[in-house]
Amino acid sequence: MTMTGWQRVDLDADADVALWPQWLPGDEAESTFTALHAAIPWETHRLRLFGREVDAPRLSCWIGDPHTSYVYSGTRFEPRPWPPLLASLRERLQQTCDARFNSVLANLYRDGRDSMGWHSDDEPELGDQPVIASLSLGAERRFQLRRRLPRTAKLAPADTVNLLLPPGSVLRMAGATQRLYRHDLPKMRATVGPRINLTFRWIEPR
Ligand SMILES: O=C(O)CCC(=O)C(=O)O
Ligand SMILES: [Fe+2]
Repeated sequence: MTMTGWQRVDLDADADVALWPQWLPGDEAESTFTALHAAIPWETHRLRLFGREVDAPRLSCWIGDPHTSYVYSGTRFEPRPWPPLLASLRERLQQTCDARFNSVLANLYRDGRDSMGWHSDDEPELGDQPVIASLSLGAERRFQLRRRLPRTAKLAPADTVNLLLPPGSVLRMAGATQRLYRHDLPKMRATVGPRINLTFRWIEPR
């Protein structure tokens, strides 16, 4: 048996979430952060919120193979080409996660005021039971998963799970995770440095 570092996150039976806390050793996580911070052409994406257009509270970049355009918050993003370092991380993550990836959403959270709101990665082009590999670099941030319940239902404290995502960690979400749960990356009041997160995905090519 091959040794792995996966730790299963205790959720509803049909959800499938596992964390590999030190997938990259500390020095490699650091050098990868520095290299990708410089190599990725970071942009401010615009979001549609209650009929208004606002700047997303983070910098982003959609990267992928040709024909992996991605519709997000009413805007279609055409993929940027893979920086070589990111292409080699994709190869390694495909092995680690036993899945194929043709695209990645890169996010840069500049400080604790940057965040990502509650959502599921359930766009139709991701398919029914997507495997998503989320690599974190830079500052450690808190990530939350919460069950999707009907609006009228009351959330119990046990319906929310908090995970700390350290630099070099990989979070793998699969199975019915996106159908059953939402996730977010909340703002932090404490002073916190920049963080890069990379969510590798498979998009059905158009
Ligand atoms: O920054 C994170 O850890 C989460 C990012 C995320 O949920 C996404 O890109 O869809
Ligand atoms: Fe997400």
